[in-house]
Amino acid sequence: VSGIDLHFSHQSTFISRRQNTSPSWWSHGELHAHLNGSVSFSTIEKLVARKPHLNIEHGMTAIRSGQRRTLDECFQVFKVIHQLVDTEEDILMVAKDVIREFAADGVKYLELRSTPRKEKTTGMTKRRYVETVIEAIRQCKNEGVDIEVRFLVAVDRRNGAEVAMETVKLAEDFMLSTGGLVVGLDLSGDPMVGHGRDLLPALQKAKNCGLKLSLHLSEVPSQADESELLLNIPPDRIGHGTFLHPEVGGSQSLVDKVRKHNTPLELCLTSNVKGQTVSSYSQHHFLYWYQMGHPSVLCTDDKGVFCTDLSQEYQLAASTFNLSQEDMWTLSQKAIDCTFAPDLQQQLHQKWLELRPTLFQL
Ligand SMILES: CNc1ncnc2c1ncn2[C@@H]1O[C@H](COP(=O)(O)O)[C@@H](O)[C@H]1O
Ligand SMILES: [Zn+2]
Repeated sequence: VSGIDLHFSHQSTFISRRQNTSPSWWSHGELHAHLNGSVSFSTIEKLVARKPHLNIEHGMTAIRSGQRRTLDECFQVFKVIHQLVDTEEDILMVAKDVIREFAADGVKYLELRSTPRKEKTTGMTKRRYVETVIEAIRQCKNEGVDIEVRFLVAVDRRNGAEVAMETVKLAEDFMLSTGGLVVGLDLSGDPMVGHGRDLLPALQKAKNCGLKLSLHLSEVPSQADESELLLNIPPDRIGHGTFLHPEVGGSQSLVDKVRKHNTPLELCLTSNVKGQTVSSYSQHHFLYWYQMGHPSVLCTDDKGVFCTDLSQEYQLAASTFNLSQEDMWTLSQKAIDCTFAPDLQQQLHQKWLELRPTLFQL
């Protein structure tokens, strides 16, 4: 990450604000979390100790509070983390740590997503990559961590049509062999690179074989044409959708498509503000969709890189948009209907109801 100053020392105004308030345990359902973007400070320390020769410091893997980076710089950060996470042992540790951390934050249902990577130097294959994440999910379950976890295999748009198709095949294999732990396919990666048109056959195939589709759409302003195309599939959920509506350069036709299919949006406040696609919390498109009553789910995106957690995202939404406890409860409850695990929804609704009295006592 030469040329980018990624060393910061500022303490967050938000963190100090948060210390004065009760912890929020509304954060029961996390639907948009990239595995390698979710790696915490303590896990990074363990990885750095395993690979001292890389000379990586924590300041290079996280964007602290009060700091902002361009989206492009955020993608440099992922490259650094990928250097640190390049063996099966690393993936296992990272995935288990991330799952435990979400559980400690009160998350009861987690959908993780990650891009299978092949690493020639360590012999890691894409198949082993996915198997290792699945193993981490199973180990956490066996160890009694109080959280249900499902997995979305991610397609990095940068890698083009052929890799996308291979990834879909891999995801389909795992959907069939993991007893429902692999539930879907994610499309992510640098939105400035590649075009969704080339990935359409792969995404269509994924949809046809029963994988749920969560697509990063209109994360940057220049993607209106691509979004028109991808919304025709249609996806089962949308990541960000920052520039879909007309006020920000999208169009009514895009909004109408999203509305027609009632496609839920995964909204990540801190990620968008720190990545500078949204100018401030109060300007976040959460308000546009929320006021419309459209299904919108608060998510972290990359809790490690953006130094946040799901409780913090709920608190941010509450303080920014003046949401009541009842509003927060409803928001958190509605997230259940947007999950890719219909088999669990009834059980989750029950769990949420059991948790409700403890929430209102805070
Ligand atoms: C900030 N907004 C974002 N927009 C688009 N893609 C993102 C992203 N944040 C993360 N990723 C995607 O997730 C990968 C890291 O996790 P995994 O190695 O897959 O676990 C990144 O390389 C990128 O492809
Ligand atoms: Zn994302």
